[in-house]
Amino acid sequence: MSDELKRGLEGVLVAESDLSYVDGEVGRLVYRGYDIEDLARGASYEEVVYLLWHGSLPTREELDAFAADLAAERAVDDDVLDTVQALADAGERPMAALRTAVSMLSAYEPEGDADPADLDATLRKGRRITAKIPTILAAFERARQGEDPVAPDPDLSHAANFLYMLTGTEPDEVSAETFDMALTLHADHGFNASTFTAIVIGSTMADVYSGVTGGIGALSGPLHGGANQDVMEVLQEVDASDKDPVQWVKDARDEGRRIPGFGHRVYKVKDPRANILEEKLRDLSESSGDTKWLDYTTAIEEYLTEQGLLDKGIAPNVDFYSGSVYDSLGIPVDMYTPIFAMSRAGGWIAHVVEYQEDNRLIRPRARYTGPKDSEFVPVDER
Ligand SMILES: CC(=O)SCCNC(=O)CCNC(=O)[C@H](O)C(C)(C)COP(=O)(O)OP(=O)(O)OC[C@H]1O[C@@H](n2cnc3c(N)ncnc32)[C@H](O)[C@@H]1OP(=O)(O)O
Ligand SMILES: O=C([O-])CC(=O)C(=O)O
Repeated sequence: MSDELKRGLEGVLVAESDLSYVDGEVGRLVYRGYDIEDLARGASYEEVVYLLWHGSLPTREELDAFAADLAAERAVDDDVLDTVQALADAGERPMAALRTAVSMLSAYEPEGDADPADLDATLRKGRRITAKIPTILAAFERARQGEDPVAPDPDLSHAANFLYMLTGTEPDEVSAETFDMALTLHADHGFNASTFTAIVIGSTMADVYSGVTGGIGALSGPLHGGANQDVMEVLQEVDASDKDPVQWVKDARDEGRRIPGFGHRVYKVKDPRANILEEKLRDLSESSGDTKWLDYTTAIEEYLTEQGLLDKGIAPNVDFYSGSVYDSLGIPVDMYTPIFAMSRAGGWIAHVVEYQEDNRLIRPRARYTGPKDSEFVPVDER
């Protein structure tokens, strides 16, 4: 038994996985052998989830059947929608509302009694969860606006249907494709904190609802998925101030603030997903003529590069550019992290099932640093 302490489990190998490969030195991301650039440009979210869950890219027939099965599970029980409304009325934050609603979904799971070791049943539950998250999120956002939920449209893709349920209007092709690409980019990323959370929960053979609920909780934090919201709040803060973006960043760094959307435990160069999203933002900004967020993000990145942050391995991560893309789709800022969860659910489920195929309870240890021989004194004598 080694006594070497690895804070934050940095660099510790805890499992083998065929799902995604992150090369932090060169900035490369691969899902089951396929480069993220190829998948982002060529594959739909449904195709990518099929790849993650079933091990190979689907044929056209397999994809159509898979997408139809997923679409058929989108409806959410009225009780869950009532809870979503109650959470919106109480002013709950979207990630917390999603965490609560996903946990509640298990009460309406037709295979709720399935043996957790039945991994086919787990994948079917995972399909229901993945299909229903967009419905919950769109209903929550509409409830906050005083609007009734929009029923899912099974003829629309996972991405297009979410935008449709959010706004009540079918999205144009560019918006649907852009959103689909964002979902593909966020679907999986090795043993990141939220995936590891889901796996730890899965390793107890708890059911997959618990794993996904835990994953949502872990993703919500500002050091992880929550950073995409923080990035947009920074851009808005810059916009509302009388400073230019570079001055704002200088002041923020003088105050010892971290710049959200920069830095990564694994990537020591720019995240390949950030490159793809930046390119998408450039296209969208050029076609709309509104380049404000692009100008701000580019100025911040250039300034931090000049300051040598990239040389220290602190580069833009996926969260740096995603918010500006979502803003162009008219998505509210506090829905950015829930959208990340909507996509990452596919990855969490894939990892839980893969891990459970050869399960071993995850139970590390801590070096005990407290006292060992304290004398107990009854409460009234203390
Ligand atoms: C989808 C995702 O989860 S991607 C990550 C999203 N999170 C963010 O964007 C939040 C901002 N970034 C961060 O807080 C960090 O970079 C993390 C948490 C993502 C990774 O951090 P770690 O691997 O634990 O690195 P750590 O916190 O030790 O930082 C290493 C050094 O880089 C610096 N650093 C890291 N990130 C940043 C940042 N965003 N801005 C300024 N400095 C930073 C730290 O201050 C530290 O410097 P020091 O050694 O001089 O003290
Ligand atoms: O891998 C990580 O630590 C964080 C990340 O980029 C992700 O989960 O997409």
